[in-house]
Amino acid sequence: MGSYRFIISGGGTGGHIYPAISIADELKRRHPDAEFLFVGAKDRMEMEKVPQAGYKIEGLWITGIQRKLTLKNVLFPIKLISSLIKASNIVSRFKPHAVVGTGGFASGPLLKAASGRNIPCVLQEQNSFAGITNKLLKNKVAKICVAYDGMERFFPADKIVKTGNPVRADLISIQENQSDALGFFGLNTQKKTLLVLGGSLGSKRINVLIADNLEFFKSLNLQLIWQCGKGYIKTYEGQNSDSVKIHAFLNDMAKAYAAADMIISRSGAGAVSELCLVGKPTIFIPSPVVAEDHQTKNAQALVAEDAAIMIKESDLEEKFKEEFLTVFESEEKRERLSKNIKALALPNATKDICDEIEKLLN
Ligand SMILES: CC(=O)N[C@H]1[C@@H](OP(=O)(O)OP(=O)(O)OC[C@H]2O[C@@H](n3ccc(=O)[nH]c3=O)[C@H](O)[C@@H]2O)O[C@H](CO)[C@@H](O)[C@@H]1O
Repeated sequence: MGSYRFIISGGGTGGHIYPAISIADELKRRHPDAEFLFVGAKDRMEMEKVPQAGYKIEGLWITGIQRKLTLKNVLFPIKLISSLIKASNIVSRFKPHAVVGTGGFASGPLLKAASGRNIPCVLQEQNSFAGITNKLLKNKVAKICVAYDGMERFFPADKIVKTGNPVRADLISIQENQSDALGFFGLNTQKKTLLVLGGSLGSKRINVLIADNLEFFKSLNLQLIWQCGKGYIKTYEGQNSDSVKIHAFLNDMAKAYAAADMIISRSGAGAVSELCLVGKPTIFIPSPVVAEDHQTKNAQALVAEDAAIMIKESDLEEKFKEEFLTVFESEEKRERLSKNIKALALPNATKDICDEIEKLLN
């Protein structure tokens, strides 16, 4: 049999990119001769992260539509037409056997072009609230792999398969030991370590919270790995010290998770899926500005199982220290949270998604 060709399209934020890379890695493991092409949006994170993972990527000139009348909006129809033409050329040239869309604007034109040529397409929706691009594509694709129950609200029921979200292979069973990981970050192996994650782009509010509480953490003899986001590194890099390690972006998440004793994180779908596998005591601070408040729903699903703590941004001022201490000071609580969050992990997601893709090849 000749080798397969796959196009994987998605991006904008890490939340759409990493699932795409995990799926490609598993397809490659199954079909070592297969060819892969990624299609993302020009100027977005995928243009850097996908080549780092060893795959080719082409960028479309596309952005989302804004609610206000802005220059970006005036350009939107032009960008859309240009992207549709480029997507169509890419599909004609590469002739994929199957196409996978993981959400984000670039996957819109690409999957539209592919489905128009009767190439089988699969969508992967990470969140409990479907993204706009995936909703627009729902009738054009063969299968939609989801991570939450109740997705019939958005998609045709007969196309839905509940698989969970892909997690990169090195995060499914982390091999790193804690002392080595602490050494990697230049931290003290005798101290407890707090890992702070602001989501792939970083979080302004979490950064302010951490900066305001550096003395508090110091008083607890805690050291920090603090991922602040590319846009915030200039503001915070001056705070780097022996016990506070600030990073714009963590390229080696396995080491970061291995180093941590406790974690504070946004509750993007990818972060949540990974943290279930990691199984450490976690405090979620959901972003309140995402569609339908879906990060709060992602976190609530875990809180309901006594598997994590959630503090809303609006409560941080009043409750942060107290809530933090209830976890930090109780070994029994930390153990319970770890055990319960681990029980929610779906480690076979990537395999199950690839099984669905393979069914369409035959
Ligand atoms: C602000 C925003 O729109 N957030 C959305 C975005 O989140 P965001 O892009 O933050 O994505 P997720 O939380 O889903 O995943 C983040 C991914 O980036 C990785 N990572 C993160 C930080 C770092 O330093 N290094 C690193 O590798 C994580 O390991 C994870 O794989 O997509 C998610 C999935 O559609 C949504 O649920 C979020 O609401």
